[in-house]
Parts: sequence; structure tokens; C-alpha cells
Amino acid sequence: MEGTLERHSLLQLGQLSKLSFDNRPPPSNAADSSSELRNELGSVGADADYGEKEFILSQDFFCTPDYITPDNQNLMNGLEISEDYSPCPTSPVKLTTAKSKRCRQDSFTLKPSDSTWPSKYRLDEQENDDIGTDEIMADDTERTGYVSRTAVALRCRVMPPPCLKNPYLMNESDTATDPFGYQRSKCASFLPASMAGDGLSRYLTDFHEIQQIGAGNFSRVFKVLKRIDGCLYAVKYSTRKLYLGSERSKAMMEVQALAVLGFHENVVGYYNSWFENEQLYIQLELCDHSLSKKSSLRISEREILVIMHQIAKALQFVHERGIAHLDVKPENIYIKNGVCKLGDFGCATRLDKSLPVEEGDARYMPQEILNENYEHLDKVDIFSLGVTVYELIRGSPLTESRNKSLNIKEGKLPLLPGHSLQLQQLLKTMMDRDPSRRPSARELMEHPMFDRIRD
Ligand SMILES: Nc1ncnc2c1ncn2[C@@H]1O[C@H](COP(=O)(O)OP(=O)(O)OP(=O)(O)O)[C@@H](O)[C@H]1O
Ligand SMILES: [Mg+2]
Repeated sequence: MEGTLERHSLLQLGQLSKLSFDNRPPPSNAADSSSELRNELGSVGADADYGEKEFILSQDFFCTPDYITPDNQNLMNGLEISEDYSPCPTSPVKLTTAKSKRCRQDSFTLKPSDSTWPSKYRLDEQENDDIGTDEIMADDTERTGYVSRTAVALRCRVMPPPCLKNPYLMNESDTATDPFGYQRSKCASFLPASMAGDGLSRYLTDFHEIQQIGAGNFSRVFKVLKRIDGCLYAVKYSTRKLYLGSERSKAMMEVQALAVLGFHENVVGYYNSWFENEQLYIQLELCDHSLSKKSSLRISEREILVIMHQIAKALQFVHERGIAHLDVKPENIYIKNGVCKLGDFGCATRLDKSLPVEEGDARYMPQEILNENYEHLDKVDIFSLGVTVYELIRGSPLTESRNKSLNIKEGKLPLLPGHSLQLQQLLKTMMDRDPSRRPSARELMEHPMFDRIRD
């Protein structure tokens, strides 16, 4: 590790050529130099320099352009790069050492203006992922853009790891069996398997997709197996391509809210997110199903109280962190091993109104928010939870029927036969027309009605 760090610093100082070749005999011909390059890329040769491989991977694996400004700008002149396609500035070291491998002509082009989005990297030619001597050319003048050549070579060699079994998992059912098993990763089609859209797919490289488990207005959700840890997750990705910066920023608010919130047993767990192919991918805790599946079933009052209490706990946690969910409804409450988890933070905003407000499903929204009164955003969530519980008790999804939903918004709750007056009264206050009269999440949690389910 120390060696690697030292190497890295020396590289920054422009001394890699010394490091790389001091202890090796100089190549006698082109073929030798080819095999040496192969070794450097870690593709063959057991005696390849491990430290160097590690460095190359860390810097180049995901084709991060090298933005180190050359000390000597004249180094660029030798490349005769046309003005239209001037490359990203690069480390002088990369251009002066024998490590510089020529990017296969017209195979991998990065226009400088596209440097922000990985999906703009284009791999136009993939039929041969082997690196041969014909790739080593002294003349770099045909380059049309810059992506580190080692990165190109490494990406060509990238393959999804096998789906590993996690030995710590107690419950066998927690692991999915990869239908293709180890064979899949051994087979020759790694490259197509991990390619999607405009380039290498992080999603397909890191995960094995098992099945679609949900879809919303803007996204699809899949049950996946993470190859490297052998655990199951849900990955949600936007169905629409987010080309504009404003669209991406808006989409990112969901993961930003989840990241700030951190862990709570009644909030869906968040692991990671990334952009790929102009779509936002979000890796989440996998739950069994959403509460909407239960809407059609008869639920006992005790079960209703448990659900209400758990989501009130989630809301208290969310509100205490200055965030309003603004889309509480059965489809956005997931169940995992009998525990309710609040999910889909796509409409989340700040309680202090410092962020734009985009209300969720209108059927669950109180009148004030439809009138664009955002004074009590926390109480919007309380109202929506009230409607959610009312829907669960009714046993059928709320219709779009204007009259019925209008009655609810007016705080006129029809009687719910077979349910305690205490519960009906609580629901009524949760759906009060006046937000200031609705209980806060904390007050809801402390309601004596929940004594019935407290241990
Ligand atoms: N972590 C998860 N575990 C299990 N199922 C999930 C998970 N996340 C989402 N789902 C399923 O996918 C559906 C859609 O997900 P989600 O609500 O997050 O998408 P959306 O596009 O933001 O929805 P909306 O249409 O409400 O805006 C959910 O209703 C649920 O059934
Ligand atoms: Mg949703």
C-alpha cells in the first residue's frame, strides 16, 4: 500500500517512467513491448507489477479523465490535436512514458464538452477486446479526443464478477440464486452483459437483475442481487432520460433527502445512487411489497394501529430532520418482515420552505396544499397518513371520485362500522381541514390509543 501511494505521488511528479521501467529489461522489439504493456494492464502475466495495477485501476477504471494540468504545455504540441477536438488536459507523465498506449483509432471518443457525463463515453467498436500489438502505435495524431488509453483497455476487459454467496446470511431465502450462476460470469459474453445504452453499465456490472417488483409514474423498480456481496436489494431507476441539469437536480433531491436522513427502521434504507445513461439509479433496501397490496385485504384494528404507529414514528424522524415527505400513501409504504417502511422520497422537501414544493398524489393531499398554502408541511404528511389509514380500513383503493375525496378534504369522514370510536376520532383530527389542529407526528406517537399495541 505504501509502495502504491509512493508510486502515485511519484507519478504526480512525473516520474512514472523511472518507476515503471527501472527494474525491467528494455523491450527488444514491438512484440516484447506489447506483452509488457499487457502486463502493465494486469491482463496477463503472473509477475505483473501489482502496485502499478492497483494504481491504474484506482485512477482509470471508470475512465475518469485526468485533469492534471501539464507543467509543460508544449508536451501537447507533439500530438497535433485539432482545435475542434482538443483533449482534456493530461498529466505529462502519461504522454511521455512507454505506458502510453494508443487509443484504438475511432474506438473511443470523448468530446471535451461532454466530459461531465460518463454516458457520453462511446465505445463504438467492441468486437475484439483483446489487446494486440497492432494497438501500439507511436503516432497519436489521429486521436479525436482524450480518454486515458489504459482506461480504454481496462474497460474493454471489465467483466461482471460472479454472483457470490454471502456466508453471513442466516436465512437461505435471503439469497437469490443466480440462474446463470458462476457459469454466467465465466462465459464469453461479459462485455455485452455489462454494456448498455451508451457505454459500460455500472448497474449490469455490479448487479444481477432478478425481476421487476414495482413501477411508479417515473420509475421502475427491480429486485437485484449484488454480485460482490451476495445480498438482495431494490434498484429504482428513472424511466425518463434526464438530459437537463435541472431535471437531474430535481431527481437527485430524492437521494439527497434519503442520504441526509440516514438509518431508521421505518424508513426504507438507502445505499447508493449514480447516473447512468442519463438515468438516475438508486440502490435501496429490498422490501417485500407495498401496503397497497394490503388495501384489498381486511385488516384488523390492531394491524391498523401498528401500521399507523410505525409510520408516525417514521414521520417524526423525518420531520425532526426538517424534511416533509409530501407523498404518504399506501404505494409508498413498504413492508419488510412485517415492519412498515416509508419509501419514495421523490416529493420530499424542506419544512422551512427553502426548497420548491411538489405535492404528491392529489388524492391524499389536504386542501391547503392544493391551494398552495405551504405553512404546515409536516401536517400535510399527517393528513395523508389519515387518508392512507382510512383507505386501509375501507379495504379498497380510493377512487378518483371527486365528491368522496372532497368530503375527506373537508374533514367529513364517513363512519367506519366495526372500528372503535377512538380510532375514528383520531382519524378525524388527523384529517382536520385546519392543519394547525392536526396532531404532530410526535403527538400522534404519544396518543393513548397506541397503549393497546405497546409492549
Ligand atoms: N425498496 C423497495 N422494495 C420493494 N419494493 C419497492 C421498493 N421501492 C419501490 N418499490 C415498489 O415500486 C413501486 C414504485 O416505486 P416508487 O414509488 O419509489 O416509484 P415512483 O416512480 O417514485 O412512484 P410515484 O408514481 O409514486 O411517483 C412502489 O410502489 C413499490 O411497490
Ligand atoms: Mg411511489
